[in-house]
Amino acid sequence: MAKLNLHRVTIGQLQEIDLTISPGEIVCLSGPSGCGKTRLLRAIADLEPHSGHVQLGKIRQGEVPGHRWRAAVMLVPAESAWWHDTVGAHLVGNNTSALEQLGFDDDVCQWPIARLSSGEKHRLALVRALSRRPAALLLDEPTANLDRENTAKVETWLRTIIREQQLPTLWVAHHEDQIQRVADRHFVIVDKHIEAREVSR
Ligand SMILES: Nc1ncnc2c1ncn2[C@@H]1O[C@H](COP(=O)(O)OP(=O)(O)OP(=O)(O)O)[C@@H](O)[C@H]1O
Repeated sequence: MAKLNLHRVTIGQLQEIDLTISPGEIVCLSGPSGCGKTRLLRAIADLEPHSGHVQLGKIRQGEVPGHRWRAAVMLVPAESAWWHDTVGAHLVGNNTSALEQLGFDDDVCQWPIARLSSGEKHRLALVRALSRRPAALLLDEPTANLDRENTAKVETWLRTIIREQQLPTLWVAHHEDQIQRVADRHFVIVDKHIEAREVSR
């Protein structure tokens, strides 16, 4: 169980972002299109050059190889990439419960990637990410392509796992109603900075 800590992170138009996310805490981030939400997640995942420090517990980004950092600080991007032929080849361990909770039968593991709808890809990308047992989560609009019923399933499933596994989570979201359902804290990007907003819990 570790905190995710951002200290003076500067990327693109965003300047000196400070933020600490506790184990098991969901921090939602919103702001207008193009304001830099995705780039901030990518900086935290060490996928884009930036200045400032990011730390997970006692480990600083840059002290470990990028692939090890990203295995711990797991980014689930808005558009997922798939490199094996079948769903099952992307998953680690037994995912029966996760698949069931997100509305899939076990036979989804045999499905070819080519048949997946965008909403199925979205949900399965989340299962894949969590199957790798990360220590922190960066979610870029995880329910963007989903209908209301599947959005509710994903929100419930994610919140349970984030609490159980005590994952510090930064969740980019556009919809205020979702933010009020899932966020422990909410920040909006305003100009070059983040500003705290109230949440109902
Ligand atoms: N590698 C890059 N170099 C320079 N500018 C970039 C780079 N990647 C993205 N941008 C620009 O940075 C800005 C922020 O992009 P970003 O994808 O972070 O926006 P966003 O807030 O996630 O938007 P949306 O809500 O539409 O997904 C955009 O104007 C984008 O064109």
